[in-house]
Amino acid sequence: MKVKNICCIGAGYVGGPTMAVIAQKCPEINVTVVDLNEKRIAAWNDEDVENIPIYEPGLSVVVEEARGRNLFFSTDVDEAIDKADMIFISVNTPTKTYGIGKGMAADLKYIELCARQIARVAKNDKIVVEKSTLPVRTAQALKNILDNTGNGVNFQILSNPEFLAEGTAVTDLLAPDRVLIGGDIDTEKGQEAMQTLVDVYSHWVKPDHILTTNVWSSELSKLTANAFLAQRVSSINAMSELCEVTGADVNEVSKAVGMDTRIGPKFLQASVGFGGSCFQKDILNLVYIAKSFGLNEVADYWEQVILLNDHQKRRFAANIVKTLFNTVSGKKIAMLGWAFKKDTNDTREAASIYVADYLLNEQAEIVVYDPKVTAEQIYADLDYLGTRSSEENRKLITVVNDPEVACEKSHAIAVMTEWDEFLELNWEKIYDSMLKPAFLFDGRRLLNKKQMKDLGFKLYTIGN
Ligand SMILES: NC(=O)c1ccc[n+]([C@@H]2O[C@H](COP(=O)([O-])OP(=O)(O)OC[C@H]3O[C@@H](n4cnc5c(N)ncnc54)[C@H](O)[C@@H]3O)[C@@H](O)[C@H]2O)c1
Ligand SMILES: O=c1ccn([C@@H]2O[C@H](COP(=O)(O)OP(=O)(O)O[C@H]3O[C@H](CO)[C@@H](O)[C@H](O)[C@H]3O)[C@@H](O)[C@H]2O)c(=O)[nH]1
Repeated sequence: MKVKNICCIGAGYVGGPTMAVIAQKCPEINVTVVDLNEKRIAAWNDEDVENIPIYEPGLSVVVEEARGRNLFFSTDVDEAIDKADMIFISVNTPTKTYGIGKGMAADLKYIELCARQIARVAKNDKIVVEKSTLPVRTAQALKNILDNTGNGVNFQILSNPEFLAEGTAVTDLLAPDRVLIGGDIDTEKGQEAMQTLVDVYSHWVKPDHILTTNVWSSELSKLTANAFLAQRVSSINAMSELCEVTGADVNEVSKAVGMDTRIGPKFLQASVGFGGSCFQKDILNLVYIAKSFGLNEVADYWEQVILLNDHQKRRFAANIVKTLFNTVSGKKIAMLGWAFKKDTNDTREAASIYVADYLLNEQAEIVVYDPKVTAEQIYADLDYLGTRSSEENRKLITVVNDPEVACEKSHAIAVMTEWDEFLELNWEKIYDSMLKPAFLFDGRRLLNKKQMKDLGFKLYTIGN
């Protein structure tokens, strides 16, 4: 079977870019991305393509090429489901904030709502693709809902987890390390559905990069990949603390270790701690699944990755307080960067949120500059923690749109995101404008140590 119409439920960081690339590469397929969030859909449809709701290098060009031709954004979920022969579910699957599994399990309520809506609307056979990251065996729950509440049509469920990283989404989608498709390999209909999705990706991905597995392996591989990646960051961050007390340099250690081809050089950059919407959520989910099967040692092993990451954020903030003569009360701290990594406007679980919260508890006054994150988002991130009232957050944190203004008359600067533009700042001018001693805390190992020290900064670098 050849797909003519694709619907994707969820126009977020995954649904938007993924469908834009599918539409660009498969001009004969109509792709409709739907979302309940009217503001988000309006932004995807904004006449000025630079105003699409997600900042990703190269994305606006892809959207511009396909939008209106075979790529559509809409809030009419029913209509898009009705028309589609293949439906991707790409809605959010956050950590549960209530009830059983609170703080650990994935909240699947949005997934279930999609399944019920598909079941209600579908009047012909559909292939339903799990694009969201889901606990292993979710496909079974989906099938149960679809088959028991549907109109007697046939649903094939595939798992097709997404491995793109934010900031490099377009290049990751255009040249993926692999595309993973899990399905019901034991039945003819299952195999046919898998082949249909393989054919979509084959428009631009080489066959040896498209991997087909059973559904459970596919679902579990996604959680495993994120756990392994995050584990590398926590491993090098653990070493960064040891480096700081022994005189070793964590960059030299990661280079030496990473040159072992069995280990490899990627994802060994020490930092103030990993953030992003996925690592923490997916590992917590893995820990929860392991526990629910009684695999306590497995759960404890992976939980340590999160505990170390929390420790890394906390010790970075605590070190600022300690270095500033044990108090930051009433002191101005400039934070350069708020996003969880460069080249994205996403702030979910960014280390900056937790470091700022810690410093605010110590009565610091914080000024933030980030090239892509809005003030509204920064306040929302802090309000979400619920540590203090939203009025207080607005009083204690100022957001500016000029990094030099952020640093002026500050007691200390903390580099929280590795934006390239921070390398180009006039650091001499910044130094002159600060209170002395001018403390600089580089949470990303971004800045040239010698240059900063020569200018007079009291520099603290993670892992040094
Ligand atoms: N962000 C990433 O880099 C990334 C990468 C790989 C996988 N994932 C996974 O992909 C999934 C989506 O992540 P995201 O970052 O795109 O989330 P997101 O929050 O940016 O987008 C999800 C969208 O789904 C919409 N939505 C929720 N319920 C809906 C419903 N019933 N009908 C219509 N729309 C609905 C929301 O309004 C939201 O706009 C998650 O499971 C995540 O773990 C994310
Ligand atoms: O050596 C490193 C690499 C990353 N990070 C940090 O780790 C976090 C996550 O970075 P990254 O993985 O590049 O971005 P994400 O967009 O979160 O992507 C991850 O999470 C996605 C969602 O599941 C997956 O699809 C991707 O494959 C996976 O890399 C960020 O805060 C980075 O700054 C480090 O501190 N050191």
